[in-house]
Amino acid sequence: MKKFRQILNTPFPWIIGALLVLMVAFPFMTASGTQSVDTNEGLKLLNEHKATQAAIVDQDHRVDLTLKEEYNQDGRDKGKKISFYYSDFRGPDIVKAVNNAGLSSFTDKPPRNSFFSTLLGYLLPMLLIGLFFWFFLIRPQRGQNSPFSFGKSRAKKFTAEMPQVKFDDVAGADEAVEEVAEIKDFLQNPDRYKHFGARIPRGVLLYGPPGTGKTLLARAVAGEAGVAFYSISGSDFVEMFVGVGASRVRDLFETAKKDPAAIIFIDEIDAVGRSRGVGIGGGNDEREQTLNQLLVEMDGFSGESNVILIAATNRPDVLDPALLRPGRFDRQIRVDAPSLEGREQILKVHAKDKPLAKDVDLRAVAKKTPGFTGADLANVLNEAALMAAREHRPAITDDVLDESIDRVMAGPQKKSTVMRELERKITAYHEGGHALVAASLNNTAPVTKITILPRGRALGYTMVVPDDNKNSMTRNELLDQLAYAMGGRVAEEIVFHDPTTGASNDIQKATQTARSMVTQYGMSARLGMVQLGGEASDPFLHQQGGGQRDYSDEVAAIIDEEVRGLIDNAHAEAYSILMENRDVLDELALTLLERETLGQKELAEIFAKLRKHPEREVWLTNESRPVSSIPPVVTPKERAEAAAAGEPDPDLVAPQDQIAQAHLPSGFDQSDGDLPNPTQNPGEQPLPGGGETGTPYER
Ligand SMILES: Nc1ncnc2c1ncn2[C@@H]1O[C@H](COP(=O)(O)OP(=O)(O)OP(=O)(O)O)[C@@H](O)[C@H]1O
Ligand SMILES: [Zn+2]
Repeated sequence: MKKFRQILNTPFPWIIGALLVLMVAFPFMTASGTQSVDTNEGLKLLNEHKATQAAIVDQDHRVDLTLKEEYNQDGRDKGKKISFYYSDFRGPDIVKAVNNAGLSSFTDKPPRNSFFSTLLGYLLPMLLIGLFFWFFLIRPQRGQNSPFSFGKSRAKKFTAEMPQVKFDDVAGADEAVEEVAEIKDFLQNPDRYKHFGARIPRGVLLYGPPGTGKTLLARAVAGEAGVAFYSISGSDFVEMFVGVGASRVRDLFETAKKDPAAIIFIDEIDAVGRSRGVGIGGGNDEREQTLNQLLVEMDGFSGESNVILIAATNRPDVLDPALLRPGRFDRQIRVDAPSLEGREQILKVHAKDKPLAKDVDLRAVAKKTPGFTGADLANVLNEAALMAAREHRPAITDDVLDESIDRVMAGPQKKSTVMRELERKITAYHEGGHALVAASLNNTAPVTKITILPRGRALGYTMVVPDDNKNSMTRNELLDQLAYAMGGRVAEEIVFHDPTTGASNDIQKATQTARSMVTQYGMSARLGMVQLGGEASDPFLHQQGGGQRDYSDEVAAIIDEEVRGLIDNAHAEAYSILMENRDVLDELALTLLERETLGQKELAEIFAKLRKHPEREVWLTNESRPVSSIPPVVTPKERAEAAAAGEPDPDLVAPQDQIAQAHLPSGFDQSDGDLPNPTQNPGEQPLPGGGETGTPYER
């Protein structure tokens, strides 16, 4: 069967071509070798008895004549066989003329080739249409390679690469490296694993945010193991024509299996691996077929082939469960944005061949870049190298690095944007408002940087860098975030009495945070600990608050009210902080206008006079249930730390007596109560909002 296909494969385009030529030429070939003349001319020849034979081809309305002599018309020799056509109404005339000619042989039967040519005339177009469908739709669907190479066109790209990347090149992802190191081992020593009867994993799924080095990791496995590396993106499989993706999958695996050992890397596997039967408009046949083919190939890995599939995605949640079953992508490795340590190591890797000034401290750079991925950090160093080269500096210095961090974060500086003095002033107050509110609140990391230099789309920004090892957030921290998001706009209102459009980004982030608090984190007393709106499974359906709506109109109205309530309270908090600290705000704005960028140290000086905002009231999901008044246990580590700091033993400190008040009505603007709140662990979900994740509140 396979041979047969292969034979069919190559000559088919030629056959189609030949058939096409035939069809075009067909009308001219019907009476082969005959020349046609005018009807009147033909009748004249008949009447003058110049023909020896005549045949009426009735269905073609044609008369074929054989003449006694060569027929010469206008000096052009037309030969002995000629034909002429007649229109319907002249039919009787023609029959009469032929009869009267008294010819030796007279026939009104179709000539010899007529049956054949008629058949051809009807069949040819149908045949062509049939072939067309076969080639474009049916054949690829059955998974063969189309002669037009739709399935194969990228096959040329399936060339193995032998990456030179090593595990050392992947920094700050030690856990992930450890896990993939195992794969390298059984690619190199498959026999040892087979000896123990171990089932070698077929697929490894790397998941995590973009730019965290998933591709790099996969290449490093191939590089370390010294095996062939095939790389393709999931979106390459999804094509217009149904079945092309599936055939491409088959091709890829066939190619890879020819190697003694190979790694197939599929980036963005979610493009094909999305759950079947979901998505807009039901399903997507092409994608599902591709996915099915992928599953078939994975199941079909024989014990002999040493092909391992590594796939990467940012959205493991949308993958079809069938992909994650044992024997398929049963290894799942998380590749996260790097920690402080990790960032330092990544910076070191990328600084290796770049001349750094002696006083550059990469750890300090790592501290300034929370939330940056490996790709961002590589970019920072590259920008710095470009800038140093452009400015003919001997080495990359700290200020160059600072500039390139800002550049990667918010885009290049816009030296050309000339701001009017009033606009600069408004920006200074706006950013000052953010920073001041953040500094006055109790659950927010210190403001590390504030600038009014326009950059990218932002006119300025305020940077709050959180503690690095922070994986969850408390309600109070989220409320702080909301309040200082409002700080910019509130400052504009208080000082200029006329707000600008500059707060749109703040409003967007704050609304998202507030909505998540209400619908995802169970932080609304009215709605309780209920997830509303589910998690989005399809980015196209993903509007604010997540996927499909699974609640009533009444609940929707309450959500809106609660979100609005949170924002209004945040606005009120920012308002009272700024009104109370107007003198500090003015000083901050003035300094900012003068120096344009302020760091943590300069800010601390200005904020020395700041009046802190009181702590918020204790809040509980259900106020009728009083909390326990017993504080959490003191850990040995805490005890040791207290002792080292010369503080009294934590156990001896009187338990907070505010606990008894914990079930008082909630409210944000009331003070008192410094209890740690019952922390809702937002779990795996990415935390919303800007400041705390390192993205600046910009104007
Ligand atoms: N852990 C790391 N160590 C060193 N360099 C890194 C690291 N992570 C990322 N990089 C740098 O970032 C570049 C891009 O990373 P890579 O393409 O591997 O990310 P990715 O996670 O596959 O992203 P995507 O999900 O967008 O495909 C790498 O080529 C490398 O220069
Ligand atoms: Zn702002």
